[in-house]
Amino acid sequence: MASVIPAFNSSMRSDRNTYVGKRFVHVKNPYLDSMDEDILYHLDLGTKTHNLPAMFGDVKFVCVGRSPNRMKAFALFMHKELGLEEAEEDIKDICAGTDRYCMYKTGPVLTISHGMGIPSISVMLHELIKLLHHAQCCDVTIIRIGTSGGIGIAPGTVVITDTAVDSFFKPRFEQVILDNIVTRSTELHKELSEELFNCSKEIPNFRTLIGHTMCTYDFYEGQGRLDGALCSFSREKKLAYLKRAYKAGVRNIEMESTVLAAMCGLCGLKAAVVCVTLLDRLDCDQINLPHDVLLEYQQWPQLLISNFITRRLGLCD
Ligand SMILES: O=P(O)(O)O[C@H]1O[C@H](CO)[C@@H](O)[C@H]1O
Ligand SMILES: O=c1cc[nH]c(=O)[nH]1
Repeated sequence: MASVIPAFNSSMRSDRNTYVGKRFVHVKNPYLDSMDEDILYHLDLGTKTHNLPAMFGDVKFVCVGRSPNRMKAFALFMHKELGLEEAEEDIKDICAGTDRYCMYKTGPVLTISHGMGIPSISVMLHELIKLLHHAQCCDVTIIRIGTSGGIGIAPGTVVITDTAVDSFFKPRFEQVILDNIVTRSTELHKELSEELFNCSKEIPNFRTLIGHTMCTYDFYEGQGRLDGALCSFSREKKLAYLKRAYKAGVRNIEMESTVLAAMCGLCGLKAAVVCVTLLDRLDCDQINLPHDVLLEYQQWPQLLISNFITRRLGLCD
């Protein structure tokens, strides 16, 4: 039977926030140092084939999201907002040699797609964190921009996550390692979420709030939907569950935040999750927004993050 390693032990806690001066991205793997070469297979990069410090050493912001198209659009948008001189056509997918993920770099902003769900984002995060470590990056902020299902809030609202929680509304991510379940904390960076919230106030008509985000392993049964291929619970049970989630502070549901919070917290990256809601799950399960509204909603998190980054870089009035 799998043993459960207790959550939040003191060494874990001290790993998360102690640093003096520059905060380097660190890996927690004693084997890495002894490797002659590290091949970041899913990113099509490596320590022998690429000069990672030269390519990525100046990265300060990493923006991640599910879709390659959305992330390319975001990178081009950032390029414009940062007023970079390089021609748009020269912004190329750094991971073009693999079709797993896409990656663009515009000044100090690295933009990467992560696919859908915990397994997909976690593979990307392992290699991204190693990449930032090999490149000797410091003081890096990572932000996931995405979509979600809201609970008890109007569609189109942007939720800035304070804590990512699992399906039991607990701030934890359970990783199966060998035949153990290792539980990791999923607190996100409080000051960062507040800074993002303050930034949002500068954007006209921006509906936003700070709340817990529930991260599930599935879009249908895992999020209590009645419209999947399988459904073994009643409408009443579904609503009771979502109302309990609301009472526990959950304002939206998506599928990547817990592992992002857990891994980044352990490796010295300040992390945030900013997702727009596409529907209110107390009202419905199907996403029936017209395409143009869907596109408009998806732009809200991007707008907030570009505002945040340009402010941080002192490019705003
Ligand atoms: O819009 P994205 O970023 O993909 O986020 C949400 O949407 C997907 C499900 O449709 C999941 O990846 C979930 O996390
Ligand atoms: O309901 C939703 C909408 C977007 N993404 C999710 O994971 N759930």
